Amino acid sequence: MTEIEEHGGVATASAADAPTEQLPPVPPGPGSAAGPDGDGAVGRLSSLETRDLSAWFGDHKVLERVSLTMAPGEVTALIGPSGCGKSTYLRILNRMHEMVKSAQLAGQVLLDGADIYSPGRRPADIRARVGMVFQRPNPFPAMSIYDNVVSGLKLAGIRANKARRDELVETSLTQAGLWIEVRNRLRAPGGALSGGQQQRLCIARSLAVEPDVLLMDEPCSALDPTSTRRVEETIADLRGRLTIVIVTHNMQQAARVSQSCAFFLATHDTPGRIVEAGPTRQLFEDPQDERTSDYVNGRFG
Ligand SMILES: Nc1ncnc2c1ncn2[C@@H]1O[C@H](COP(=O)(O)OP(=O)(O)OP(=O)(O)O)[C@@H](O)[C@H]1O
Repeated sequence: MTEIEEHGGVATASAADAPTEQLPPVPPGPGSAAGPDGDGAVGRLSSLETRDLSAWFGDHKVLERVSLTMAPGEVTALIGPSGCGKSTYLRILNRMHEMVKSAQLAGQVLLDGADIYSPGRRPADIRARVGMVFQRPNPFPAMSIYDNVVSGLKLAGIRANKARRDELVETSLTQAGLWIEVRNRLRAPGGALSGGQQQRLCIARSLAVEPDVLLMDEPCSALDPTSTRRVEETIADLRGRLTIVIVTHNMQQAARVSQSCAFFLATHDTPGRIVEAGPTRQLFEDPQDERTSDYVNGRFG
C-alpha cells in the first residue's frame, strides 16, 4: 500500500444504485458570498479541464473520451448511476488512478492549462495541488486534531514552523467549519469526534496544504442528515476560494451545492460517457437529453 493510500484512504464502491432521494430538485443555493473575486478568495483560482479522456482497468474500458471543463472557484457535481466511472474520473484528476496496477488512460487533464500527466510532473506535486476527500471519514484516530490537520504538510513535503502550523490549523479548521467546535480541544484525538466532525477534519486536513482544487468522492454518504448539512455548508463556504469537484448520488445535494453538473452514463457494453453537462439549474430544470431528465427525476432503471 502506498503512503497516500494508507493516509488518504481509498474510496469504496457506493451501495446506492440510483439517486438516494427522489424528491423534486431544489434550485441551486446562493453558495458563499465570497465569489471568485470576493473578499474570501484565497490565492488564485485554478481551472481544471479534461480533453478526450478515456480510461481502462486492464482490457475493460470504463471511460470514453470525456471532455469537461470545471470552472475556477465553482463546485462541479458529477452524477450518474453506479459504475458509470465517476470515481475513476475523479481519481484521474489527481493521479490516483495510476495507483491501480492495471489502470491506464488516454487524453489530457489540464490544470491551469498544463497537462498533469506531462513527463516530469510528479504525482506528489499534483496531489498537493489537487486534494481529495473520501466517502468515509479517515482521520488518524489516535492522532490529535491538531496533528491530523498538519499531517498532510509532511506528506506533501511542505515545511512550516510552529507559528505557521498554528495559523494553518486555525485557518483550515475555520474554512472546514470546525474551528469553533474544537478550538479548546485541539490535543484530543481525531477519533473522538463524531462522524460528521471527522469528515470536516478530513476537509481541514486537505485544506491545510492550500490546494487549488478539492475533489470530494461522495463525502456525505456515510453521514447523518445534520452532519451532511454541515458539510454542505462547508462546501458552500469554500465556493469561490478553490475549485471543487464532487461525486454524489444525492440529486438534492447536487442541486444544492453545485453550480455546474455533469451526467455520466455507461451501459453494459459501452464505457462511461458524459451525456450532458452544463449549469446545474439547466440540468435539473431544463435538461436537453431525455436520459438526464429521467435520471435527475429518479426515473432511471
Ligand atoms: N480498481 C479497479 N479495478 C478494476 N476495475 C475497477 C476498479 N475500480 C473501478 N473499476 C470498474 O470501473 C468501472 C467504473 O467504476 P467507478 O467506481 O469509477 O464508478 P462510479 O460511477 O464511481 O460508481 P459508484 O457510483 O458505484 O461509486 C466499474 O465497472 C468498476 O467495476
